[in-house]
Amino acid sequence: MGKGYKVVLCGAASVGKTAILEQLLYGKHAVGLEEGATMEDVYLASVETDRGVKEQLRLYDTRGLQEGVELPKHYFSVADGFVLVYAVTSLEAFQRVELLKREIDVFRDKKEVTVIVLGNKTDLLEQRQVETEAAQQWARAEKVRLWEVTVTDRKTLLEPFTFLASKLSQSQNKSTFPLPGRKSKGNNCDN
Ligand SMILES: Nc1nc2c(ncn2[C@@H]2O[C@H](COP(=O)(O)OP(=O)(O)OP(=O)(O)O)[C@@H](O)[C@H]2O)c(=O)[nH]1
Repeated sequence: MGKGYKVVLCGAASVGKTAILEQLLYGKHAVGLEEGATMEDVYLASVETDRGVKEQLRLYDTRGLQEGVELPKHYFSVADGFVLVYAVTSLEAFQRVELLKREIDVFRDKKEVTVIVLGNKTDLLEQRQVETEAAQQWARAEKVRLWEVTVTDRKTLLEPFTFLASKLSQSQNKSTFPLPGRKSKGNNCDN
């Protein structure tokens, strides 16, 4: 049984956070239409892990972050995971993701959180400002997984969310207690 992991989607305004969720969950987002700015919406999703188990995710779609606007601090204490979203068409949006990652490291307060990064709008080839390799290099240094995606191709969204659900269920099931029958300290002869 899933436990309802809390996942916060955040990033700059108009990078496609709502579109990603609508396409992922309902397969129905038509790109390019004027949408109202999000304040906060919560989506409930049942996402299959790589072991075929379904996990419940509570996906918090947050307000787009503009110059001088920060992610409200309460998200850092409630979240089990984060999806940091930028559009490959905006260097500024990528820089916002770098900043958010630094904030997560500071404010997660030793809690284990899973972070994934999505570079959206890869269909807008002519408008690309963030190079794939530079973004991947940053992600490797930060030890987070990064996928380039486009809402126009729903398939690109599936792997990141499967990974996220799998990672969340693994990290939360990790026991900090010694397994029964094992000696807890100074014994390297367990296996
Ligand atoms: N071409 C293209 N357009 C996209 C893509 N994803 C989203 N869009 C469009 O970009 C615009 C903004 O998308 P939203 O989903 O509203 O972005 P958001 O990040 O939720 O915006 P805020 O609520 O303001 O933070 C909409 O017109 C979407 O249709 C994509 O992959 N490709």
